Amino acid sequence: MKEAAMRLSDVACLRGGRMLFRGVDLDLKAGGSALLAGPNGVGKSSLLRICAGLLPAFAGTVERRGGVALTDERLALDMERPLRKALGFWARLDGVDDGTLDRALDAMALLALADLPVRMLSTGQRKRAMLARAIASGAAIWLLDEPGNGLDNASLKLLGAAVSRHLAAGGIMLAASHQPLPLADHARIDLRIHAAEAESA
Ligand SMILES: Nc1ncnc2c1ncn2[C@@H]1O[C@H](COP(=O)(O)OP(=O)(O)OP(=O)(O)O)[C@@H](O)[C@H]1O
Repeated sequence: MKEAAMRLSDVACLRGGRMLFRGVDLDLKAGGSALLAGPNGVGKSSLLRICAGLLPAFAGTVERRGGVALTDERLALDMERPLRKALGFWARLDGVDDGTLDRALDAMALLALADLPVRMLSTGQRKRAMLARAIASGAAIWLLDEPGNGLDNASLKLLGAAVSRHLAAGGIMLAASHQPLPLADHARIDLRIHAAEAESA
């Protein structure tokens, strides 16, 4: 993970025929983190998807070194399976062992819930499950869309601790968040400054 890097140069985003933002630059090296801010619809999720390689940038370049884990509002877990088994599906794809998965569950205080079907988990517990999936993946670049949504104070602290460990290990994190996150020393991008057009609605 020591060589992780992500660099955005002059990135612009066009969605649904509307230019959302342009001129976004960001340079994150191993251990670097940044928060994306801005009002609803400004394009924070879109920028995260561009960073993940799921959406093409209209202009500019995105360079990444290291694997990517993206967490957003999509749970992408089998609702009928017990949590550990549902996460195990992704763990096998990511080539990580059971011990790594259990450490990720523990980091999000989910071990006691590991045998419950995913559908029985609360909103905050599901959010913690998504974060556990990112932790277990071993990906160097974490892209977190509203990672604090639905989390109580204790869970927010777990999130902060997990991100700190990830950065200390040479990872990178970019998060979109409406709420302050318990993270130190991060860069901040306010997408309003880069907004290309006023919202028509
Ligand atoms: N698949 C799509 N096709 C066309 N337009 C889209 C698509 N997905 C999102 N948009 C539009 O792109 C704009 C930015 O959406 P995005 O989800 O990136 O904003 P956001 O800043 O993350 O908002 P929020 O704070 O509400 O999560 C919105 O106007 C939205 O309607």
